[in-house]
Amino acid sequence: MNGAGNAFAIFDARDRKFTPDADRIRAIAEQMQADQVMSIERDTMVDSYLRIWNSSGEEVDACGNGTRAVAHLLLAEAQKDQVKIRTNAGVLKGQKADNGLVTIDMGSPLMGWEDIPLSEKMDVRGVDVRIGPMDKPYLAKPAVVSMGNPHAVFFVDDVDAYDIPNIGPLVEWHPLFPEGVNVGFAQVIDRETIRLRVWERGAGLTKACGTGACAALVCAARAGKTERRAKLILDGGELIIHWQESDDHVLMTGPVELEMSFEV
Ligand SMILES: N[C@@H](CCC[C@H](N)C(=O)O)C(=O)O
Repeated sequence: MNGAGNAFAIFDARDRKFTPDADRIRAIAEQMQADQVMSIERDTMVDSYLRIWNSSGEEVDACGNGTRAVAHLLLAEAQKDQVKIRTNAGVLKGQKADNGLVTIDMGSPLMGWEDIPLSEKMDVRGVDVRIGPMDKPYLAKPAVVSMGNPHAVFFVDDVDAYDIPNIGPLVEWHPLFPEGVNVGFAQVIDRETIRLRVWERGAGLTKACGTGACAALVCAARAGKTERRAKLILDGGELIIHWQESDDHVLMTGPVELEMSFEV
C-alpha cells in the first residue's frame, strides 16, 4: 500500500505469526520497495495492534501514513465508521473522510526536550545542531517535536535548493538525538500551505511522511508561521493537518492506495 506515496509492505498476522528479524525486514523492504514494513496483529481491547519497522530493520513506535493505510483496510473490512489501532506510541483512531480519504487522530504532540528525546536540555523551538564539514561546521537550528516519534524541522526558503540526501543523515544520527531523528525541510508557502520533504530515520528520503507532516505543522503553528490547519505538499501527495485547539490533538487526512495483495 502507499499513503500519499509513502510505501508499505503490510502483513496480516492476525491468524499467522510474523516474527521477522532485522535482516528479514531489510530483505522484504528491498524486495517490495517499501519505506516501512508493518504487521497487523490481533488485540484484545481494540480493533488491531500494528507493529512498524523501518526499512533499515529497526522496529519503531509510530508511522502516520502507515496507520492511515491500515485504518483504510480495517474500516473496509469491518464496515465501521471508526477503528481503533494500537501502536507502540498509543491507541490511534482512524475514520473515513470525504472523497475516499482517511483521517487518523495522532493524539497530542509532545514538546518537552526529554520527550523528543534530546540528549540535553534545549529550547525545542530551535535546537543547536552543528553539522557540515569538520573544518567548516555550521550551526543549524531546527525546531523539534515528538509525534510518538522524534522530528526535527528546518524552516527553509526553498525546499528544493537543499541537498537532503547529504544533510539528512548528518542530522538523523547527530549526538543531540540519542534515538535518532526524522528530519523535515519545510517551506511555508502561505499561512495555510507548507511544502515539505522528509529524510526519515531508518528509511531515507521518502515521498511522504505522515508524522513528519504533523510535526512540520505543529512547529510552524507554534512559531506563528501558519494557522493550526494547513495543506502539506509532499513529493508523493498532499495531506491536510489540523492541530485542534479543543483537545490539542493532531488530525491527519490524506489518500491511501492498495497497490496489490497476495498470499505468502
Ligand atoms: N513514514 C512514517 C514514519 C515512519 C517511522 C519513522 N521513519 C521513524 O523512524 O520514526 C510516517 O508516515 O509517519
